[in-house]
Amino acid sequence: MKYDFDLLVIGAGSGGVRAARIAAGYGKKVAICESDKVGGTCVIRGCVPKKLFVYASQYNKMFKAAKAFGWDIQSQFNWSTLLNNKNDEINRLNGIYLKLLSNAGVELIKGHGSFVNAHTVDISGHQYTADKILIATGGTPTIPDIPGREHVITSNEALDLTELPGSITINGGGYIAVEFAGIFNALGVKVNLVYRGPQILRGFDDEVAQFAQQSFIDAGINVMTMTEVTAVEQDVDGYICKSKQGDIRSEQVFFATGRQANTTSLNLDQVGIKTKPNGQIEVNREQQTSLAHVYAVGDVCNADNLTPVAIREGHYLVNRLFNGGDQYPDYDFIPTTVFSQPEIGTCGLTEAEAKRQYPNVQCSTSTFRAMKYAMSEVTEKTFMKLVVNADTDQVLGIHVVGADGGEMIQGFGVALKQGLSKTQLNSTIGIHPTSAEEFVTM
Ligand SMILES: Cc1cc2nc3c(=O)[nH]c(=O)nc-3n(C[C@H](O)[C@H](O)[C@H](O)COP(=O)(O)OP(=O)(O)OC[C@H]3O[C@@H](n4cnc5c(N)ncnc54)[C@H](O)[C@@H]3O)c2cc1C
Ligand SMILES: NC(=O)c1ccc[n+]([C@@H]2O[C@H](COP(=O)([O-])OP(=O)(O)OC[C@H]3O[C@@H](n4cnc5c(N)ncnc54)[C@H](O)[C@@H]3O)[C@@H](O)[C@H]2O)c1
Repeated sequence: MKYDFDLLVIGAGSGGVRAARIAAGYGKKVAICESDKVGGTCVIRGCVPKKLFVYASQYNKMFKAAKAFGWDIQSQFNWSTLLNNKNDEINRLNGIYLKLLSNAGVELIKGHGSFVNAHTVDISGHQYTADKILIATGGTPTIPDIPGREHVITSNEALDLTELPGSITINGGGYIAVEFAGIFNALGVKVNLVYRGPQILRGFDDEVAQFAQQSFIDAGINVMTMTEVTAVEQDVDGYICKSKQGDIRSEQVFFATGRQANTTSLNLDQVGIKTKPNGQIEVNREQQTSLAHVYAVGDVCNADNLTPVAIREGHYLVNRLFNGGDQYPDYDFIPTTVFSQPEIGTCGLTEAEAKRQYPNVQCSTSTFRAMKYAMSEVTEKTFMKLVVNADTDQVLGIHVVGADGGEMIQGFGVALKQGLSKTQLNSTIGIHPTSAEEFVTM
């Protein structure tokens, strides 16, 4: 049977774009469909604009620290300037993505894709057939079904607010909640960070989460744990989040309560593609769905909703399909950074996870004030933690909360992945004066 394409990719985000252009590079006839801007969550409404906002907001602390170094800076922040420059940068990156696709010979079909039958996808009223189909449709923010949910913004809107609010209530305690709490707080917005459990950053090392939470409080964020928002009401000058603990008033309400896979409008039932109870697509090690010639990569199917993971899955998949590749993504020791303020870099096991898996676990910690801030009015501290298997000497986990923690953890991640031992770590000569050198002397 002759199909229109060898590979049709649905969704031009991190995973989809990488898979499409690499497959086209192998001489395959490839199309990609996208209902929004090419680039996906990461480039258009995720990692990139978020990190630009993080950079923007960090200047506040740098200006404070600068005084001790002899600088007298009169600073004024302009939200519109940031927003316009951010949009220009996103448009520039969108242009690069478009060029990457066209240079590789990938046909971009604009529109929303959904299955008609096993080999046919409808894209905005036109039908296209393909030998193999890759679903890379990512995810969307979810808002709990509570009264007043229509008043709530998510990360999508938070990146495009026309005005910086005077106050904001952020509901959630994961990556997005703490990253945006840090951004708004540092930009002078009064931030309530509301979390339903006892401790934000669930799933992170307990000491790391506690240290980070205290650092956020010290930085001025009003962290409210054990607080569940049950409704949101409009008020004269903003909104009221209702909770058993009382009313929380602010000009904006932002929910960062998780994301769900974009699978509902793909017509998957029609073709018999199985999804998990959370809506994600079930895939095997080959990234194959329950239909053998249909594959899925990225947030739509995986547990590690990170850009480099989506890219790796897409790249290795097409290598295996079209270029005789035999590599599979390895999900152990994925380093990750939460771009909160201070930021959290982490790789490997938490102390609790390690203790569940190994009988003898030894942890070392260190808390100090980074030299960068030592002379200044910035009181932020750095916390570092090593989790070691005491029987084998293997470093199982490495965690940092503090300035430049995210940059630090990438290199240590490489070492952990190679089975780094505590002895090897300590035999390495530190780089002085840095914060990172603490890891080789702990
Ligand atoms: C605010 C925020 C900050 C983040 N920060 C980071 C970070 O710092 N570091 C990090 O590693 N990860 C970060 N992430 C996660 C990262 O963005 C995702 O893991 C990554 O984008 C997943 O890539 P993907 O290819 O699976 O999907 P996506 O990038 O989401 O791409 C899916 C694409 O498919 C399109 N689409 C969906 N349905 C259809 C359809 N039916 N037809 C046509 N097109 C469709 C969508 O419009 C989208 O463009 C962040 C996420 C958010 C929300
Ligand atoms: N720096 C990064 O690498 C980065 C940044 C942002 C997002 N991401 C990725 O995107 C994913 C999604 O981020 P996220 O912050 O939306 O999700 P998350 O899963 O990290 O956090 C969701 C938070 O919402 C809370 N929550 C869930 N349902 C709730 C409800 N009904 N009421 C109140 N609270 C509720 C959870 O307890 C949790 O604290 C992350 O898991 C991560 O993989 C990565």
